[in-house]
Amino acid sequence: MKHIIEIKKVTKKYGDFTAVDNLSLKIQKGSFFGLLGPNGAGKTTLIKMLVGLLKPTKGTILIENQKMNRDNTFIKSKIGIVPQHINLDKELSVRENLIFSAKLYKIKGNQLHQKIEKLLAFSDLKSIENRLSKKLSGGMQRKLMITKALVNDPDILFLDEPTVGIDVNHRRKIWDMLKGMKAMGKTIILTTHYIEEAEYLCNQIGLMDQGKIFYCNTSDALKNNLGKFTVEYFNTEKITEYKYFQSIEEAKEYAHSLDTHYILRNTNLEDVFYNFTNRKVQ
Ligand SMILES: Nc1ncnc2c1ncn2[C@@H]1O[C@H](COP(=O)(O)OP(=O)(O)OP(=O)(O)O)[C@@H](O)[C@H]1O
Repeated sequence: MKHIIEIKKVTKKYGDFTAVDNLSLKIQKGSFFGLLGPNGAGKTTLIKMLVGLLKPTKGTILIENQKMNRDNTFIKSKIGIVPQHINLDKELSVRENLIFSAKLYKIKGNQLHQKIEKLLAFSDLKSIENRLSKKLSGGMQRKLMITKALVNDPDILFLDEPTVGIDVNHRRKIWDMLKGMKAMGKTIILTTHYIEEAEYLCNQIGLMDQGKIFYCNTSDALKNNLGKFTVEYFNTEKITEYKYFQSIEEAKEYAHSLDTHYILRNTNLEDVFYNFTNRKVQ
């Protein structure tokens, strides 16, 4: 199967407001797909429809060639979800949270024991397995949420801003976990506001605004499309201007023509995002 997810002309309305607008997208098996967009772009709404928590107003979502809907327990058994908000049972320990989730998938006996040990080792949570989850740091809680989403050994993992508010050390540990999952052949769909997170992890990036995905490509292709080189300078109105160029020669020529201080550098994904969100979307 080439495409593990197919979104076909999906619209979601809240009353008269269109949060996701006739959106079509195909995601290949084994991809690490990053969904980027400003606040209110429709990312969470899209993820909620993909995992069957919200019903599209129009259109179809196929996961592993089956139509996704709230009652499709077969597909639900194939996916893992890490929501934006903490979904741990605060009064249970790390181990108990995992056991509770595994039991929901009817994993029992020796299989349950082996599964929990494997997950605790993978996520490096073994040393704190008996700590109540309410006593974990924010970073540890996020790690436990990701681990919890893996109890059913899902083919696809959906993560909605998994590292929000997490310090650099914990964020990098979470990135390692996610890279480990990608290496196992899992398909991962992630929303984030951290551009460097998407750049570091994702092999496909979708830029979303006003309920539509306007660009979808690799990070390199998106940067090349804008222009590989950026000249950044402070204009006479004291506003930073960014100009993008395909060749270093063009960029140098432009920079040398300026009578102000400038920086000439490689274009990064943040430039792509900034340019995307600051232009007027038609
Ligand atoms: N239950 C709801 N009822 C009405 N409007 C909603 C509802 N949920 C979301 N919206 C609106 O739909 C739009 C898209 O919201 P959504 O949460 O999907 O965006 P987002 O891209 O995930 O934003 P953020 O980056 O801030 O999390 C927003 O304008 C939001 O206010």
